[in-house]
Amino acid sequence: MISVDAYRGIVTDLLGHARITAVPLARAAGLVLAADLSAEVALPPFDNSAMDGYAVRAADVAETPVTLPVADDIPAGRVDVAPLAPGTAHRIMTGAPLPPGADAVVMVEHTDGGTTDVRIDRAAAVGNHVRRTGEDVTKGSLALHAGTVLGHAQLGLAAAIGLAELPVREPLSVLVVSTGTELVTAPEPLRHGQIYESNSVMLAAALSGLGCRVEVVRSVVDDVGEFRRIVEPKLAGADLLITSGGVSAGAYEVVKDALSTQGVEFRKIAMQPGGPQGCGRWNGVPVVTLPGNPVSVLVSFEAFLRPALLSAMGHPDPERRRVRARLTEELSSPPGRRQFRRGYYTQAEGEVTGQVGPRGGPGSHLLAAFTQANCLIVLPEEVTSAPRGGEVDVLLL
Ligand SMILES: Nc1nc2c(c(=O)[nH]1)N[C@H]1C(S)=C(S)[C@@H](COP(=O)(O)OP(=O)(O)OC[C@H]3O[C@@H](n4cnc5c(N)ncnc54)[C@H](O)[C@@H]3O)O[C@H]1N2
Ligand code: MOO
Repeated sequence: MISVDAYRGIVTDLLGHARITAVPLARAAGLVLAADLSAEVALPPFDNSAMDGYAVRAADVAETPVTLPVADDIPAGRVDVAPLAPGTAHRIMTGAPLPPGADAVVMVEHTDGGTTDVRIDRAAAVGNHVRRTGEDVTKGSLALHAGTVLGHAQLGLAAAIGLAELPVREPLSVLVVSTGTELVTAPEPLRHGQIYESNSVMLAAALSGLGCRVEVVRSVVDDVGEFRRIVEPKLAGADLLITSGGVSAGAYEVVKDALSTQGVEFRKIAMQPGGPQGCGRWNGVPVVTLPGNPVSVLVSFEAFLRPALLSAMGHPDPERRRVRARLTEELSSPPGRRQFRRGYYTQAEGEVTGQVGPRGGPGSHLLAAFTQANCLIVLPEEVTSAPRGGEVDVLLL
């Protein structure tokens, strides 16, 4: 048996780093920037008005009211702005370039709004309603650094500094395959002995949520020839194959039988659920084989797949937030295994340490209980009993 942490390291190394590629801004949301970006233009790129009003010299409006001739009209977008002569005003709109010589803007509400002459009713200090060049970003400075997750604000900034595409870590393409002769998919009717397939649906949703591209094979029967015939041709376009089922100790372990001769190593991890696991390469493509129980799939995803995938796609912090919480009831755990129990965490206002209670028992078939959980309770390898009121680690989902 190897530890969860050691296995997580093995899976992380197996996935390596996703390729770097350039994508248009419209396809970059949620991806991770792969290089530092410096600003080729300053923001704002030129001194401009923050208000609709009049560009003036502050000295000309020190005594009010004062009437000045309106020598020019500057809408936003004008590129041929003439200098402001002393003793005159230019009508100016928000975002329009400040004419050379002007050092302040008086908002239209503080004037009579004239177009040939304007009466200014309030004095304006130097810099009044002026947005200076480079106030937000200076030209040549670092605008976004490598490892930044590209959310809407980051993409907006990239657009504002004139970029059309960005270097990103490519989303991984993952092939998900569920195995088991007992599996059927709706609307097929269930016969006694059959179950509806759910693992591939969960994995596909979880992987899409991380930004992966996903292809799914909903069910492959427990036949090695059939498994190879269906799955092997699909490997070519995949960065990772994830299977579920067929890895434990039974007589019909299709994944283990098909892949243990192909470079995939099967072993037990010191965790519950999710003990039986396999990983390696098949035709050069990374493979992670999960046990079939639905909760084992989800816990495996949290324990090592999610962090490994996020690291591969360049995320700076692939960890779930971990907090301490007081148990609302006693829990037991097998010796020598890290147990992940489904839990519900709450923290009352003003409370330093929150509370957590289990949802469902330890059984890896209890999928409904998972849907009521918002965290995983982590009971370390050396713990066999955690008392009510005792503190435990909790991973917030
Ligand atoms: N003699 C032993 N038996 C088992 C051991 C063991 O160590 N010795 N380990 C147990 C543990 S722990 C687990 S977990 C399972 C893992 O077994 P497999 O990976 O071979 O999974 P299956 O037997 O194919 O399936 C287990 C369970 O999950 C259901 N299943 C499978 N795929 C799906 C799916 N896509 N959607 C919904 N449900 C699925 C399947 O019907 C089984 O009930 O082995 C234990 N046995
Ligand atoms: O490891 Mo199994 O996943 O405990 O049920």
